[in-house]
Order: sequence, then C-alpha cells, then structure tokens
Amino acid sequence: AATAGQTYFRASMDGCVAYMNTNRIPKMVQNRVKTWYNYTWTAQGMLDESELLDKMPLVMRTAIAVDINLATFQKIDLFKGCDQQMLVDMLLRLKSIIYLPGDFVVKKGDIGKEMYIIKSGAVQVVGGPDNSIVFVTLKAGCVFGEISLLQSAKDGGNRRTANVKAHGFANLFVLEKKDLFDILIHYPESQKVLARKGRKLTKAKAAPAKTDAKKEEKPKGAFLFETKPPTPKLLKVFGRLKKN
Ligand SMILES: Nc1ncnc2c1ncn2[C@@H]1O[C@@H]2COP(=O)(O)O[C@H]2[C@H]1O
Repeated sequence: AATAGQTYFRASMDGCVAYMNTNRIPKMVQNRVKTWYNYTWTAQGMLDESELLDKMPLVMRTAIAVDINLATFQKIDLFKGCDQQMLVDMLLRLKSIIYLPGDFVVKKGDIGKEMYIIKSGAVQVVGGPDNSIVFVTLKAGCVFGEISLLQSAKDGGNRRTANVKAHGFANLFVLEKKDLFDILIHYPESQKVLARKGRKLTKAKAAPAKTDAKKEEKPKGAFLFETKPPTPKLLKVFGRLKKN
C-alpha cells in the first residue's frame, strides 16, 4: 500500500500535470517538470523541505540545520572569518532546490538576487558560442553566484558575470540576497569581511586592460568572460574563493 507521503507526492504531481495540460504547456517542458518531480522525490523523499521545517519551533529547526549543514559551511572559504552565529542564521534561511541536467541556474547579464552553495552534484561555468566552453566545474561545497551579490551596484557589479549550468542533477542551496543582507545588519564585522572579499573581486575585474605587448602574459586555460578575459589577479582571487 502507498504511504501517506507517496499519496501526497502523486497528488502533487497529478495536480501539476493537469495544470500544465489546461495551460497547453509544451510536452518537452512537461517532461522536464515530471523528471524534476520524480528525481526530487527519489533524492530527498519530499518535495519541499521547508514545508516540514517551518512548522517546527526555532530551537529544533536550528538543531537540525546545524547538524546537517554547519560543517559544510565552515569549510567554505568565502565565509572564513565570519561570525559562527551568522553562519547559523544563514543556514536557517537556506532553501534547497534541484536543477535538472543542462538547466541554467544563472544567466550572464541578469541581475543577481541570490547565491548558491552546491549540496551535491556539480555545475559548470560556461560561455562562448553555444556555451560550449567550460570554464570551470564546481562540485559539492562550492559557492557560486556570489560575485553579483557582493560587488556594489555602483561598480555595475550586480549583474551575473557568467552562465552557470547544472552538470547532471544538481542539488543546491539558495540564499537570497535580501536574506543575506538582513542577516549582515546584525554582524557588522562579518559584513566587513564579506565586503572586503567583494571589493577584491571588483578591483580584480576593474584592473586596467592589457596592452598588446603584454598579451602573452594572459593566463592560459579556463576563463569565463566572453567579452573581456579575466585578469591574473581575478583568477587568483577565484582560486582562493573556490578552494575548499
Ligand atoms: N572563473 C571563474 N571561476 C569560478 N567561478 C566563476 C568564474 N567566473 C564566474 N564564476 C561564477 O559564476 C557566477 C556567475 O554569477 P555571478 O557573477 O553572480 O557569480 C559568478 C561566480 O560565482
């Protein structure tokens, strides 16, 4: 016999399929939605974690969030030097989301409103014609989408600097910019730490363009900017931020 959970899952998916049929959603999109339902159900045994957690008292939610994710967060270089309590506050705001293989998580040029931490699976920073150039593959514990959040808007820095695509199924944490900034109000020291890291990225990006004579000094290998290659300094900053 089906468990209550399975019955709920079926009802949700059937409801969604009926909704898509009513609205004549193309079959291709429908198939992806169904795949998402099935994968999400299989991977985590529920469709919406927050539905379950939101009902609990804060003390229990905190205990669960700390138990599951604090260790991962303490290893993230971007958050090194930040207040522990701030990390816990962040854990409580995270939403979990699954992307399908090939889905774009972030589109270059869009305004960044959230950042991501990879729970499991991988994403690729891509560019070039047909996004065929893979600049870097990021795995569990890596952060992305942080640049457009941490750079100040006056530097034109609130735009996504690259395309990021799910490489296989990608299970991600999402932290909204609004939530991050609400939290940081209470932690001025951590705010300074993150602002400093953001400025480093901005400065590295704004470094003067190379003259032709210096062109051969350009770093070889992966870089992401379709219009402007990253400066060596930017690559160095990335190296530090991404290494976990
Ligand atoms: N060279 C790179 N190495 C690693 N990650 C990158 C690189 N370029 C861009 N990214 C990530 O891709 C993201 C695109 O959105 P953001 O600009 O908000 O934040 C960016 C970084 O997290």
